[in-house]
Amino acid sequence: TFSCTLTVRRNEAANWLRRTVGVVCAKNLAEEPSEEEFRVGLRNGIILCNAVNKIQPGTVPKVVEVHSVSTIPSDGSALCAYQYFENVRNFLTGLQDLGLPTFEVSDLEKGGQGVRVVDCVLALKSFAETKKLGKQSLFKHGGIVKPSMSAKCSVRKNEPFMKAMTRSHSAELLRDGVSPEQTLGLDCSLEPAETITSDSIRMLVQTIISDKKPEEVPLLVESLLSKVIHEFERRMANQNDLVKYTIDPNDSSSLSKTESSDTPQEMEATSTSDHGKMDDEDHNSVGSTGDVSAAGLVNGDSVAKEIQAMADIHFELQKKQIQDMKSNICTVKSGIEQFKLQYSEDLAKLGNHLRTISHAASGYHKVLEENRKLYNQIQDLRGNIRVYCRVRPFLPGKVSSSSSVAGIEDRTITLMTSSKQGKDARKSFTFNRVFGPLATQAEVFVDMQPLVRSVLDGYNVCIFAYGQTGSGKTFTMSGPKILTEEGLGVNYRALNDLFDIQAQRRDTFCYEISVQMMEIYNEQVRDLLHSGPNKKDSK
Ligand SMILES: Nc1ncnc2c1ncn2[C@@H]1O[C@H](COP(=O)(O)OP(=O)(O)OP(=O)(O)O)[C@@H](O)[C@H]1O
Repeated sequence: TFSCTLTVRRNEAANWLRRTVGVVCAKNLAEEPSEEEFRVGLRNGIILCNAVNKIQPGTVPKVVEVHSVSTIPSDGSALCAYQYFENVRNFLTGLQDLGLPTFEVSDLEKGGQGVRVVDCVLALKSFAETKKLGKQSLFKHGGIVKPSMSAKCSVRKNEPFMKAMTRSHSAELLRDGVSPEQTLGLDCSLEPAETITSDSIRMLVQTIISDKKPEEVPLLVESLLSKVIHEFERRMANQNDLVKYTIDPNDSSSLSKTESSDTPQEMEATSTSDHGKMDDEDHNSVGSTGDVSAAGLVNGDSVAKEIQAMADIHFELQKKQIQDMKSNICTVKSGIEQFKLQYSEDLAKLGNHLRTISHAASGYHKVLEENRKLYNQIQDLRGNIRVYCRVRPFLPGKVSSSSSVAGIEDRTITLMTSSKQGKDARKSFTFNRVFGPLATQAEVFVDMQPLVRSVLDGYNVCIFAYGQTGSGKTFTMSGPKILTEEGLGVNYRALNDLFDIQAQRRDTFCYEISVQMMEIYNEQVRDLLHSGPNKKDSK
């Protein structure tokens, strides 16, 4: 809505300029120009100067014209830019003389406030229309009147216009040689430019009342004032709407805030009371009444313009921040998208790896199972019950010639009985294996080792030693009294193997190992790991 309003106002300004200066002069200004076209079209000041001269001949004494179209570059800048600057400057000075709002020369440059130029042209248009209507029309121009009034010109809320007017420096001005007419500008008349404004307004008022009878003047002034106030209120309301929209079109809190401070009703109340008081007060100073009303109008517009300018800046800042945030969000979004893409790719790769590994693992388990079966099959084939024979060497001090062992082969041992003769004197026995006196602990264990692995494959295995006292059972199963690495018996070696295999298969299997040590002696079962005083079991 805001930009739409701006466009409508710009088009209105452009059309009026085109009508005023003629199609030939306004050839560089389109009927419905964009902001850029409007700026470029007016940049050399020719259209503006010619327009103001049409309204008020002689306002700009000398306009620098361009005769050759080809000398105008597309961006509106010319070779003699300083001359154009001169045009614009003269135009602005002329406007000041007429008491109309002006703009900065830089507003016609790129990035300038084009809206101020539009306001200025529309004010000139209103001025022209007022002038054209002359005495039949009341003061209508100045919708956006000179905005450069100083803060000291402001009329306090609820303070009657007349009072504000009489709060003047008239005494000082008279003392300084200023005429009483000049003092009618009052507070606002201290600066030269503002004096000019007051003069032009005064002129306008005087033009209106010049042919009126004295008794008609109060009525006319009243009517004039009521029109001015009405116009003032309307414009303030417009400005409020504009500001409200500019600050934040969606922010209801800011809307209500603005409404609460400057509602039309409040303004009406203020102006009505002012009006009433003015009626009660002096009517004889027609010129001053017009001036004060105009001053109030100028002042109100000035404040509204300042608010609008601040709102514009605020709005631009917010717009920039939002744009920055938008671009940041875009960056973060694309980053997240990229991350998601990367993540899904990695996940897919991981899935493939996992499938391969699980496939390999299932294959491994199959192979392992097969291997286990075959292995235990071999153990079965070798015999579920295996009997080994170990011959203890002679103990130190014993005579070796008294040995009853006649011969030892791999699986056979031959014994000789000295009390018997002939064939009965020698007897041979066959075992799974026969170990001679020189067999080491390690050699004895090698034959038993495969059975230990069968235990971990779920088979029950029992290894025990049998023989008469002193034959070497303890030596074979546990080792000598003074234990060394080489002397470790079957028990130690079997347990070591169990723990080694358990460690090898740690990633695949979890084993729980527990040990019991029992002794059966003289029909008595004893728990050898029991640490209590009574090691004997009644069983
Ligand atoms: N193969 C061997 N080599 C060397 N010394 C051995 C061997 N076998 C047994 N001995 C020794 O023979 C002795 C008797 O052995 P051991 O105590 O093992 O017999 P045992 O069968 O356990 O007797 P018991 O039934 O009375 O307990 C021990 O001093 C032991 O060191």
